[in-house]
Amino acid sequence: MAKAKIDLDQVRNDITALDENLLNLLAQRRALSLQVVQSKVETKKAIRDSYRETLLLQNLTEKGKKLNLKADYINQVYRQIIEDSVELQQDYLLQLNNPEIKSAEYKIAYLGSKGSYSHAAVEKYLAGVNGGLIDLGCNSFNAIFAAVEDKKADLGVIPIENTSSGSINEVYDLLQTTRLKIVDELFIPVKHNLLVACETNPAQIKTIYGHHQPIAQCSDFLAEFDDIKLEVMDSTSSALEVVKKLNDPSVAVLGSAEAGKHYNLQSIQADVANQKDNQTRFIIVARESVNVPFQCAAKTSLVLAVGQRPGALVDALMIFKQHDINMCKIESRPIKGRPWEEMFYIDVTENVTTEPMQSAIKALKASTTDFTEIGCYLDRSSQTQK
Ligand SMILES: O=C(O)C(=O)C[C@]1(C(=O)O)C=C[C@@H](O)C=C1
Repeated sequence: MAKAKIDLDQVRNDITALDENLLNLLAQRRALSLQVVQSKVETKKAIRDSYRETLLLQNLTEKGKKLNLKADYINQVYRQIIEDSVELQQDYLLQLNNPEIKSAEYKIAYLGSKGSYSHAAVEKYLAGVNGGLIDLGCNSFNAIFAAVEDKKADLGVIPIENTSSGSINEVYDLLQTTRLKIVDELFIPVKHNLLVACETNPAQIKTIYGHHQPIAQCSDFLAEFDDIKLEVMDSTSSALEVVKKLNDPSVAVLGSAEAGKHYNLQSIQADVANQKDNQTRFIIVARESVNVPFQCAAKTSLVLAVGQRPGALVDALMIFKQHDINMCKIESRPIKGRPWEEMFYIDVTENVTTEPMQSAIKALKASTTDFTEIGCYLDRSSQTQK
């Protein structure tokens, strides 16, 4: 074979060196973001500055074009970099406003164990607060709320809604009666794979294990099997554990590629969820609420009931319109012991401490039969990732 003119090993060494330079530059940019937030503490400026972002992106895409870099590519890369900068600044301010949130060890209650999607959410939360984990894996949502209420855990990490399977009713029902507060939210991209313990192929699979959420999120893929038995487990990690132990070529489990690595399971089919952009929103609950800095984008969650008077719900919702408050989510659930009455869960993109929000809360309390504010926390919806 003729010797290639270009030495591949040499080019790869050059790429490795260049990528390391890029890493150093990214770290330097983060250090500058920390200077920005320190200045914003003094000047009381908002973290997000859309005008500055537009100018930055315009300048970069124009300069990029001259270097033959596609505008789409530059936009995507820099959007990600700016979101990271916003997240870093928000977390800095949140810790400054809430000295009890520190780089400590947290006892965290969550569903399942290592390998579950909830565990991935726990790791993401801890990365933001620079904290360590005292692991309190639970086998039900009820047990997570109880662990935090009974002071066995500092925090609970709970999935609440998913882009394919929708709201998790059980969690909304627990929010109806809890004394806990929502103190944060986070978004986890969920990529389900069909995992197996030994040499096999999809045609041989007769039983698939999984938590009922992944089973719902992969219903289209599962419907393609002619005669399949679905085994519903308490959590993805317990499903993974059983399938590993069975070591049977006719058995598979729905889980992430990372979970597969953790349990030494092989993926025989990747990305099997109905929606390719499958994401789960998690809430973090604690006994005490947090103070969300006014410079950050915030969400407030409310639980209310309006009784059965005609137009009662419309009246309550009009209060948000009158106060120019944006509602980003509404969900209703039956009230236990009050047949045909509904409890409404409402998220608004407003800090609970603002004047319009306080005035709206006063009006809502006067026009509802039940009203609870269940938490004000950083709005992280712009930080969703694919
Ligand atoms: O320049 C600022 O004000 C910043 O906060 C920095 C930065 C960035 O990372 O470039 C981040 C968020 C703002 O929306 C605009 C720009």
